[in-house]
Amino acid sequence: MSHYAVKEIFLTLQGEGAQAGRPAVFCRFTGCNLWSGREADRAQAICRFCDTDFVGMDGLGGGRFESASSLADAIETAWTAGPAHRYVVFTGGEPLLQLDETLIKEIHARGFTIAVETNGTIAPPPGLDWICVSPKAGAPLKITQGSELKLVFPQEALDPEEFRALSFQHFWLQPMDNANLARNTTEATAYCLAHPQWRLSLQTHKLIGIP
Ligand SMILES: C[S@@+](CC[C@H](N)C(=O)[O-])C[C@H]1O[C@@H](n2cnc3c(N)ncnc32)[C@H](O)[C@@H]1O
Ligand SMILES: Nc1nc2[nH]cc(C(=O)O)c2c(=O)[nH]1
Ligand code: SF4
Ligand SMILES: [Mg+2]
Repeated sequence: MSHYAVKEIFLTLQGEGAQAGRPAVFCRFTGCNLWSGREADRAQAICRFCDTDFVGMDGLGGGRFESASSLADAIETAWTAGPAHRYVVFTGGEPLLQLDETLIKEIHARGFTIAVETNGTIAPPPGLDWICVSPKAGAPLKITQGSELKLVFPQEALDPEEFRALSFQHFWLQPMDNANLARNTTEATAYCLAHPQWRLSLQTHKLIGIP
């Protein structure tokens, strides 16, 4: 990349999936290939339920980074503890629009384990340590193996059984956070009980009020 456009960089606990509770620096890139991020476009977007503001570079620690080493330095600075257990989660927006092997090497050189949250429509660069794929109805899935598959549930016209034979270590249903969150949680719970390959992923950071 000639540069990286970052919405925000912050230290928190991973809230979702198999790494929930783990301290992590989150690096949120701007931009997504499934929605412009503008509310006026949401109803026509491929992905319509997004809970995230990924437009612009105006968030905490955000900005335009002119090199992989400068972005890696900012991520290292956000990690306030020592050299052990360093963990970064690249998200967005869609991080695989920007995350490349040069940046991965710079981050590894600083002792981080690297995770990514992706919609699975773009092939990943080599070197990632943890890949969480969250498929979206109507978006062709390119990544069919990885660490965890985390399906936001329910999605109209998307049956979890479509994904059950893919090569992931963990299969999660994450209740869609919208006006129907309580009902979506009840439905996801019932689905897991009837199809025990699937486990329930709650957005625990929202439950405890951290970013
Ligand atoms: C904001 S997305 C960014 C990463 C990537 N674009 C993706 O979709 O995986 C981060 C995670 O939040 C999930 N997510 C987004 N909106 C949600 C919602 N309304 N309720 C529950 N999970 C949501 C996504 O499916 C994804 O697993
Ligand atoms: N705490 C926390 N955990 C998360 N896991 C995935 C997130 C995301 O937006 O990608 C997220 C997030 O925004 N905050
Ligand atoms: S693919 Fe991810 S970032 Fe893009 S709109 Fe959907 S949930 Fe949001
Ligand atoms: Mg989030």
